[in-house]
Amino acid sequence: MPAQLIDGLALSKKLRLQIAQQAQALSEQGLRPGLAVVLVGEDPASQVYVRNKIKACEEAGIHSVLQKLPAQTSQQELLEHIAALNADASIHGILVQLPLPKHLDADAVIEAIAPEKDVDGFHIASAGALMTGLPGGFWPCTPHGCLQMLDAIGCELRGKHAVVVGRSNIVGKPMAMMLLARSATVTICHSATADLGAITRQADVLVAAVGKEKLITREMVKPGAVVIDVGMNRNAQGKLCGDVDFEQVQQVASWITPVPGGVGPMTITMLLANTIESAQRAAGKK
Ligand SMILES: NC(=O)C1=CN([C@@H]2O[C@H](COP(=O)(O)OP(=O)(O)OC[C@H]3O[C@@H](n4cnc5c(N)ncnc54)[C@H](OP(=O)(O)O)[C@@H]3O)[C@@H](O)[C@H]2O)C=CC1
Ligand SMILES: Nc1nc(=O)c2c([nH]1)NC[C@@H]1CN(c3ccc(C(=O)N[C@@H](CCC(=O)O)C(=O)O)cc3)C=[N+]21
Ligand SMILES: [Mg+2]
Repeated sequence: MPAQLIDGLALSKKLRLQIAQQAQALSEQGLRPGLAVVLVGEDPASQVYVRNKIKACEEAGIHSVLQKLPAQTSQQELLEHIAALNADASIHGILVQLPLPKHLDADAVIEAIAPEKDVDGFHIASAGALMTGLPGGFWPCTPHGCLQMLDAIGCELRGKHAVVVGRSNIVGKPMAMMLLARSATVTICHSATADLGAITRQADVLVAAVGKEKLITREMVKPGAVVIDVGMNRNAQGKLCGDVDFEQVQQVASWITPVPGGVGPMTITMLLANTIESAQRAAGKK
């Protein structure tokens, strides 16, 4: 029996309706939630992603501001823009689209964002809150979206073996922390992992967040596993595809996310949710 699809578009649609209601309730109190998206340079993929984020805000009734800065923007100029957004009471979330041009220090830019507006969840204050389980901060949108999908299918995580392939600060590492917080037994794999397949084959829940087309093949997946594909790659035909060989792996998995239509839309949904959360905190509601 082929795997069932975890439909990130359908789940997003449902969640964004709730988010739109929360945005409206806040707006009626004169506290319209606001997101600022900062895009430096002309990277075509980034332009598409940013446009999708702005469109999602509009549809949810969230105020959005797009700041497009030239590729030659200096570190200091960018930091000045961040400082202005930090001080702007109409803005509850600040997202600096990554990657930044090479001459800019992305880590320093992220740390310059006011932690209470860090709706991407990339600031060390957010990372620390996630790691300790202490309140405050925001959970990074991509792994949080993955967790929401696992919850939506009723996947019990306690005592299960979850394997995360990839250890970036924005996806793999926070994903592992979220699964650990749910009492899964977590293994993190990366480029130096010896015999990746031997480890992924033990996974009840497998999350692939690498950026390599068809890295995860059928032999690497335990029959009945739940497979979450975070990868966003362009194949030789220019088609969007994940890290999982979907055609093969859907024959052994119990559940699988498609690309497109899986983790991507959920990432944007969690960005909207974090922006609402930030506005609610600012309103002193929480
Ligand atoms: N759907 C969405 O919303 C999003 C999708 N993405 C996509 O997810 C993927 C991962 O993104 P991101 O975390 O930023 O990527 P990074 O490039 O920052 O991290 C990739 C990770 O994969 C590991 N890796 C590389 N090669 C292998 C290998 N052969 N076997 C095992 N591990 C390997 C790296 O290991 P090491 O640390 O040792 O180098 C690294 O930890 C990309 O395709 C990206 O486009 C990202 C963000 C959001
Ligand atoms: N500060 C910052 N925050 C991010 O969250 C961030 C970032 N920088 N840089 C780039 C990555 C990537 N990312 C995606 C979000 C949604 C889709 C998405 O909606 N994908 C659609 C398809 C889109 C298409 O067709 O191209 C889907 O999977 O169905 C993809 C990728 C967020 N990122
Ligand atoms: Mg990266």
